[in-house]
Formats: sequence, C-alpha cells, structure tokens
Amino acid sequence: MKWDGLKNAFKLIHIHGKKWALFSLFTRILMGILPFVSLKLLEKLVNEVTGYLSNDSQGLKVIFLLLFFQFLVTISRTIIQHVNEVMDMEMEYKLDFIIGRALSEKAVKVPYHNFENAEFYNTIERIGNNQGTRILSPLKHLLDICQAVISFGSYIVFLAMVHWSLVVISVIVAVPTLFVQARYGSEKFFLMKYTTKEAREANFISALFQNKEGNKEIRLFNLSNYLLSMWERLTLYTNNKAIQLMKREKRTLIILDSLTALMYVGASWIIINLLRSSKLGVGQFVSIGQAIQGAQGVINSAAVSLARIYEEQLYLNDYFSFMEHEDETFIKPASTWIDTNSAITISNVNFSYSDQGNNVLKNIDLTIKKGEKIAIVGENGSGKTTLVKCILGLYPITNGDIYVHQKNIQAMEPQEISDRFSAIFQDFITYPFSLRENVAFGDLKHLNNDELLLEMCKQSGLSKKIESFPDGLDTKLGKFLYEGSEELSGGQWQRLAIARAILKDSDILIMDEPTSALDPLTEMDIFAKLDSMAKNKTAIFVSHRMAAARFADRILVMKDGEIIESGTHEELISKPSEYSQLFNLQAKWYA
Ligand SMILES: Nc1ncnc2c1ncn2[C@@H]1O[C@H](COP(=O)(O)OP(=O)(O)OP(=O)(O)O)[C@@H](O)[C@H]1O
Repeated sequence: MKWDGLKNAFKLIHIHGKKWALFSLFTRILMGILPFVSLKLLEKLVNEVTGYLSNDSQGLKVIFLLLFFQFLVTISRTIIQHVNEVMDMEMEYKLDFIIGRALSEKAVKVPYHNFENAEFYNTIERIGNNQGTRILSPLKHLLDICQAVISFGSYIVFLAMVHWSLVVISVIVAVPTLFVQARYGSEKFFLMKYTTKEAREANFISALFQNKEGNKEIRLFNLSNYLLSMWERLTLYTNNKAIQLMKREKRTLIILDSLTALMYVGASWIIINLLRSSKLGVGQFVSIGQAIQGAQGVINSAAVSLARIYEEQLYLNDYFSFMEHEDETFIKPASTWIDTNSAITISNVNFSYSDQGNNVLKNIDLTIKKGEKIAIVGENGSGKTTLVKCILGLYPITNGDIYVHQKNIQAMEPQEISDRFSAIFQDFITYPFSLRENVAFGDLKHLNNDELLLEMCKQSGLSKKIESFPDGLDTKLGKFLYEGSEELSGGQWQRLAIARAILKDSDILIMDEPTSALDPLTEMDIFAKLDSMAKNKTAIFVSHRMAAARFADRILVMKDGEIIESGTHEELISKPSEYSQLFNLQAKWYA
C-alpha cells in the first residue's frame, strides 16, 4: 500500500514513456562512469605535466592528447545534460497533459457528495498542478541514484587502488547522510499534509483581497484589518512549523558535516603518510582529494534523491488514491415504479447529509405527474434545495426511493440523469466565454444554431441587451479573461442561465431560485411564460416569491424537512394554511 503510488507511477511511465526511460537510463550510466574517466585523465595529466616540467620533452604530445580527451569528456557531459533536460521536459509536458485531463474527468465521476468533505478538498489541493513533473520525479530521482551509485562505485575503486582505509572513511561518511536526508524528506511531507488546512484558509483570505467580489465586500465592511490578522495568524503558524523543521534539519546536518570534516582530517593524515613513504605520485595525490570529495558529493545527491522519492511517492499515493476513488455507484437495483403517468415519484424518503446528522428531509412521499408544473416554497433551511438535489441524484438515498420516469434514480447512469433533467441553481456559473457558449452549454449540439440560441435569449428576456452588442452571440462576457468583453448585471446573468436551462431538450426542468436577482415584473413574466417555455416538460421551481408560485399547477410547502401542504394556489389560499400566511404577508408589503 505504502509504495503503491510509486508502482502506479512506474506503470504509467511504462505505458507512456518507455523510450524516455531507456534513453535516460543509458545516459545516466554514461554520466556515472564519466567522473572515473575524468579522474584517471587528471591523474595521468598531472603526472605527465610534472614529468614535462622536469625537462622530459617527450611528454608534450601526450599532454595535448590528454587535454583533448578531457575536452571530449567535458563536452560529452554538457551535451548529455542538455539533451536529457529537453527529453525530461517533453516527457513532463506529455504526462501533465494526460494526467491533468484524467484528473478533471475523474472529478466529475466521483460521487458528488464527496465535495462536502473537507479532506477530499485537502487531497485535491495537495495533488495540485504539474502532476506530470510529480509522476516523473521519482523515476528521475531513481535514475539519479543509479548514476550516483555507479559514480560512487568508481570513486571507491579508485580510492581502494590507493589505500583501503580511504574506502572505509568514505562509507562511514555516506551512511548517516543517507539516513538523515531520507528522514527529513518524509517529515517535510507530513508537515505539508497537516498544515494544508491552515494554508488553504490563508489562501482563501488572500484570494478575497484579489478578486472582484471579495475586494468589494472587504472595502464596504471594512474587513481588511480583521481578515489580515486572520491571514497573519494562519500564515505565521504554517511558516513557523516549516522553519522549526528546517532548524532541526540544519542542526542535524551541522553535526553530520562536522563528522565529515573529521573524516577528511583522517583521510588527509593517511595521504600525507603515503606521500612520505613515497607510495603516492603527485597525480594520485591530486586526484585522491577529488575522489573523496566526489564520493561525498554523489552520496549527498543520492541521499537527496532518496528523500525526494519518499516525499514524492507520498504525493503519488494522494494522486492515485484520488484516481481510485470509486465512481458513482448505483446502490439500488434497477427497480421500477409502475405508474406510467408519474414523472417523479418519491417514496418515503428520509435524508441526512452525514451518518450522524439530523434528517434534513423527513418522510417525503410525493408524485409529480408528467407535464406538471410544481412550485416549492418554504422558509430558509426547510429543505427545498436538498429535495431538488436528491431528485437529481446528487446524493445517495439510503432511506426510501426516488423514481424518475419509473426508474430508480440510483439505478440510472449519470448520462441518463443528465438526459432527463435540465437544472439551474442559484449559484449557477457565469462563464467568462462568449454569449453563444453561455447559452449553448445547455445543449452543445445547438452551438451553431443561431436562430434557436437567439430564441432562447428572447424567451428569457435578453433580446434587447443582445441588440446592443456589436458582436451579437459572439460577444465575450465578463471582464475576467478578455480585454474589451462585456459585463452583464446580476439579473442579466440569471436570464442567460435560464436561457441555458430551457435550451436543453429534457423531460424535466428544475429551477432552484434562478430568478432571485430579477425584478418582480420580469420574474412574474418568466413564471407566467413557464408553460410555453417548458412546453410538454415537467417543471419544478423553487421560489421565495409567493406571487410567482401561484402560476404553478401545484404548490408544495416545506417546513423542517417535511412537505406540510400541497395544492393549487386557490386551494391553499382559501383555508388557513402556512401558504396563505406567507402569501398574505408578502401581499401586505406590496399593498
Ligand atoms: N451540504 C450540506 N451539508 C450539511 N448540511 C446541509 C448542507 N446543505 C444544507 N444543509 C442543511 O440542510 C438544511 C436544508 O437546507 P436547504 O439548502 O435544503 O434549505 P432550503 O429550503 O433550500 O433553504 P433556502 O431557502 O435558504 O435556500 C439546512 O438546515 C442546512 O443547514
């Protein structure tokens, strides 16, 4: 389990980057051997130069040859390094592309209720961007370790040829370095993991200062100081944790470096003795220093790579566990409801957002006939939106059943649900794209059907506004992405969202307070036209305005998660009821 992320990353690279992996392995082996070749050349060169300086004129040719070989080694190293960097980048971009897409696709397949879960958000935050780099990174580090091991091996062989004790010294220095780096790598990840909540909160606050809506509210309510002190507290908390860890790591590294320095003193003592007993030439003497330093350097880099592999594989576990998240499952058998006239049948549904939570919907029994226009009213928090979301299959129903056109909603494929419904909520999206796209997102097959798109805009009362746009349907909206785009008012955006919803050729239209930003006359107009806009469709709309609800074939009144009244406007108003009370109260304001 612990290393599953790494295994899966390798599988991905095996599928998409075999050539890259083979090429990288080959070049790392070469790069691993090059330092040994360099050392040998240096040793020979120093010996030849010393000989030449003591008037051995024959040495000059050899010196030039050795210098030429050194040049070849240097140039080869540079070429390999740069080619590797290009190959790595290509591979990272390729994986970014594949994984970025897979991640977004997965995000719409996991059950929607996961989005209520803070840990789910934290995981997505940790996965972040540049997943291609993340996937590739462990293998790159593994290759770095291969290269380091080969280099270390060649340094050791070189040192062993001089004296065995130099090998012992190099190994003694290497082991604790490996251990320390690997340990702090994992600590850094866990620190990240446990401060993500605070970091997310701090990011949210700084984003408020930078976005249009947040910035406006901060100015108007004078929230700047309060929010900044909150941001400071959260940021200092995360910063302090990171600094503390860094201090501990550096303290350990100082001890480790002292040990290394001590070992160098020992090594120098051995070398001096070897020089004194004339067992060492000047060339060897110079290259030993380089070999010891080189061995230490490659072990350091191998240790860093090892720690990074550990760190990265923990990220990978996050990514792959997200990707292995179960897709929407259909927990109910494909049971059917026999009443063929019913568009929606809700049978004894009780619903709570969490296992331990209170029921937000209680004992809901309801049949909505095909073609019926239903209005749901009720005070805030009475469960209207929850009911609508459950009808749309966004949450699993463990108690009771919901049937849509005789089929249990939980036995329906997401595509089938999407085909049946067209829905618009209060928190609809204002896409910073063209007007055309904003409407056509309701049903993309009409993207180029200008006549139909304009008709939808007309029905939702947008015709006049569109006439003022020189680019008509192709006008870019929202001053967010494009210079020179047009901005709409809140109500106009809502009309656009309504146009999007009615464009879709579905059996059931659901509108959850999509008209709250419309002026009362426009809202009344839209509801009065609902019959023609939602011709032959079943429609459910949620509203707080009783005057608009009266156009519905039937009004449902919700209170504390229950449907407490049901009937036409005339039926409900003619007797003492919650509805008549709400209606009369609102009517009084207008009077
Ligand atoms: N995602 C959620 N997780 C937990 N509880 C929730 C969630 N969404 C809503 N609730 C709770 O469910 C109850 C019903 O909320 P719901 O949004 O369905 O009410 P509503 O009638 O649509 O309200 P309003 O008129 O204010 O939109 C509320 O008490 C609310 O606190």
